[in-house]
Amino acid sequence: MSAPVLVINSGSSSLKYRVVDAERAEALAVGLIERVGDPKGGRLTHTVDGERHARDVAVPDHAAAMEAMTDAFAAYGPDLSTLDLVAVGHRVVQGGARFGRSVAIDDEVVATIEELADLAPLHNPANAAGIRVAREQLPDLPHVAVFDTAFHLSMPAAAHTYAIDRDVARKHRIRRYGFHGTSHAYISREAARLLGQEPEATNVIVLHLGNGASACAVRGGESVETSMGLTPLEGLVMGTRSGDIDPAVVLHLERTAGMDVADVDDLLNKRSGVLGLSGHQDMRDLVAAAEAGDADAELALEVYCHRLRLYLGGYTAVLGRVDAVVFTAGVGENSPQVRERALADLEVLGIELDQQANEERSSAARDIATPGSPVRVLVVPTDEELEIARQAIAVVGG
Ligand SMILES: Nc1ncnc2c1ncn2[C@@H]1O[C@H](COP(=O)(O)OP(=O)(O)O)[C@@H](O)[C@H]1O
Ligand SMILES: CC(=O)OP(=O)(O)O
Ligand SMILES: [Mg+2]
Repeated sequence: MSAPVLVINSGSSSLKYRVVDAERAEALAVGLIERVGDPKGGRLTHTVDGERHARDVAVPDHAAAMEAMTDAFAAYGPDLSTLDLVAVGHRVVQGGARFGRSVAIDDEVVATIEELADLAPLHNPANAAGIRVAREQLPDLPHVAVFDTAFHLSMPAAAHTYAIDRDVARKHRIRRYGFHGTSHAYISREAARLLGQEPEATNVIVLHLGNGASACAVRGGESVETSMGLTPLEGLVMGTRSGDIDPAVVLHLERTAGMDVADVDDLLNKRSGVLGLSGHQDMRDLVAAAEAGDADAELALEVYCHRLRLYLGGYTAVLGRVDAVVFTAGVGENSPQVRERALADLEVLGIELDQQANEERSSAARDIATPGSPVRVLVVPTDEELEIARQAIAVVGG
């Protein structure tokens, strides 16, 4: 049986889309529209049947981007009208404490997603805009919202509570929400499968290392701790985001450096992380520069991996028993150098990396620990779109 779902990930400056056959775990078409909102115009790429089509497109807003997507399907296929789509699945980054699971979208859900925008100003407005336009353009299909935050609502209060005045926190809904939950949920299940264990009996630490990066401690299939917080800025060092810093840095910059809120926001979200430290955002460039002797790149890589080790130690303490450390997303899946530096000399935690297995290039899910390592080390490719498609089907009862 085939059950195609159109999956939409509407970001602040991009629209990613994919038609996924959830039954066959297969992508029928993959598209990306970049530079949405740029007056100079954007760029569309659309891949179908192994062939990649690219063209410049005028995309002043998300409505135009959705139209460009519809045009691309008409021009390059597959024909959406003959696909018998069963649903449209939308990635929504911030679901707050309200959405603990994926939901069918109605006007009230859209309004709530918009209300939550102050808790994810970089993400939710774009997610909501994408949903509004998609519902107008595809009114006959059920639309489903799949939230990055939902998987983490299982975190105990000790993990999701910040130690600030409780009334202020309550009034302003300040707590750890956590993100990348779709990936952490999918990966922790896949990891259990690879280990030959039931998810309910499996404890893993998932390291989702993409451009945005987060760690998650999963006990028996539930998130019990994660590194992103109120927003996707906290935690690990990322491509352009600082991750953890002393919150007083913000006050210091505003008091003494003449920076206002927008300046600090821009600094910490867009000009920090490995980019801010070295000038390189992409891990491939950073590793190449470090290996060529660039001292700034070397330090950036060390800071990045040091932070990973801190989280591995902390999450081992949280979980007590760890069955596996799982690397995923662009960096986690593809960078043996990061995996090696992050796991060096961690025998004390029961983690022993097999150097040769670590260096082998493969796109398959695999175990790269030594045969005797008490904690397994896994590399598992993430597939947020497939998981969104599955969730959408579960919600519409397909
Ligand atoms: N072969 C590779 N080696 C090292 N890093 C890689 C490789 N391929 C991709 N990456 C890293 O993965 C990152 C993107 O990861 P991805 O999961 O696609 O991120 P996002 O979804 O957040 O945009 C890139 O910034 C790049 O640093
Ligand atoms: C929530 C988040 O950080 O998402 P991304 O990794 O797609 O930037
Ligand atoms: Mg991502």
